[in-house]
Amino acid sequence: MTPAARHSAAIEVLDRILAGAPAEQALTNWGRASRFAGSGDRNAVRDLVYDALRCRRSYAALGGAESGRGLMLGALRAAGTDPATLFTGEGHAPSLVTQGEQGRTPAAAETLDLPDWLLPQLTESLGDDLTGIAQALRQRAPVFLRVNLRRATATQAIAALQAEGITAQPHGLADTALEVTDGARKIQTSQAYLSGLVELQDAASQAVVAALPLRDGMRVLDHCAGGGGKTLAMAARAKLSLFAHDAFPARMRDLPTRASRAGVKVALSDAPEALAPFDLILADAPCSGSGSWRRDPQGKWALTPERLAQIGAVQDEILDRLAPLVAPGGVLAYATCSVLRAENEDRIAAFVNRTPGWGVKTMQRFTPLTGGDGFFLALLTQGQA
Ligand SMILES: C[S@@+](CC[C@H](N)C(=O)[O-])C[C@H]1O[C@@H](n2cnc3c(N)ncnc32)[C@H](O)[C@@H]1O
Repeated sequence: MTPAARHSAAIEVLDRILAGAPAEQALTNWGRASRFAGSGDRNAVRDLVYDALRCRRSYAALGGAESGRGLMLGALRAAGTDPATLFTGEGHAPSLVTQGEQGRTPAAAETLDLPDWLLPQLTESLGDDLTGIAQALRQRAPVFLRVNLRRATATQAIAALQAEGITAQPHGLADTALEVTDGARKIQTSQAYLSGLVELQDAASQAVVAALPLRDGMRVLDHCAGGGGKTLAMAARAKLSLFAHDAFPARMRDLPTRASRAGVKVALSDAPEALAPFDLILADAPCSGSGSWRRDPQGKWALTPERLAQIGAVQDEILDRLAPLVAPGGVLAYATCSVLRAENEDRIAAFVNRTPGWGVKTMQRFTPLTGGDGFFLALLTQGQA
């Protein structure tokens, strides 16, 4: 496909997304209907689509419309490329740019590419870092790997990856974190990945797990395990009796396979109450995902005040359910990949206020300014208040 034809394809996919389709589904459907597109074309269309979703407001202003075509025009103008070079109307290229598509310079608030309603909350949560974090959320996320310390050291993993044409270097957020600087698309077919030497995992996610007080012999529950990214990271750091739960168990479908690839044991549980008490419970709670909107830019535009309030209520319920399951002297670790106080410090303050005997041991924030996604971690214990 020519660059112009790739832009036509991105316009088609973006129009479906703007009409309500999930981004991944729209891309998959386009791929199925476009057998002529090779893997390079698919990757290029995906990048165009995700870049446009991250910068939807500013590109819509620059492109003159919040449509697939407007976003692609805006993307080209933002990159300093005259759209007329690709919008030629020839072959599979988009049709010629019209007078009504000249666009305008985005207003200051639009250049942040955040929803207006959320700006006061984000300003309150992030202070002077707001602009830097907003700009980071407009960029593609770096690709990070976690070295499985059970299988290799960071140096060994870097050498194994290099032998397969993947260049990676240590990242300061965690002792297990590698940032991939070249060959990222080869990771999932590499032997290093398939043999469990490395896993794909954001660096701040790894830092969250590194901050948990895990010791050999502990009985540990990962209560919101999802695909099990943090479950496996915990298993690699200590010899644990490890249990994984999720309100939507289908999300843990791949966890047994991933665990066996990593050489660790995890028991899936429908009813964690029956297995209590635990020395440590991790609640990597459902959240707005505001710290990882560069990976899921659709989430940035889908969030509403009502949805944020509902998420807060679920976060409260999870903390209340888990506190009685922690053994005396144990730790309840609450994490989100959000940068909003409403999902982090405010939830913890409310929990401590309504739950006698519980207090905060530590609270930590990670923002995209240190390279990884935005994360929050609070370690809660009894007898700290
Ligand atoms: C942030 S994701 C977890 C990501 C995962 N820990 C990882 O590192 O890959 C939150 C998870 O919480 C689950 N969840 C939502 N509501 C829940 C609830 N009330 N109790 C337990 N899990 C819940 C979701 O299904 C989702 O998989």
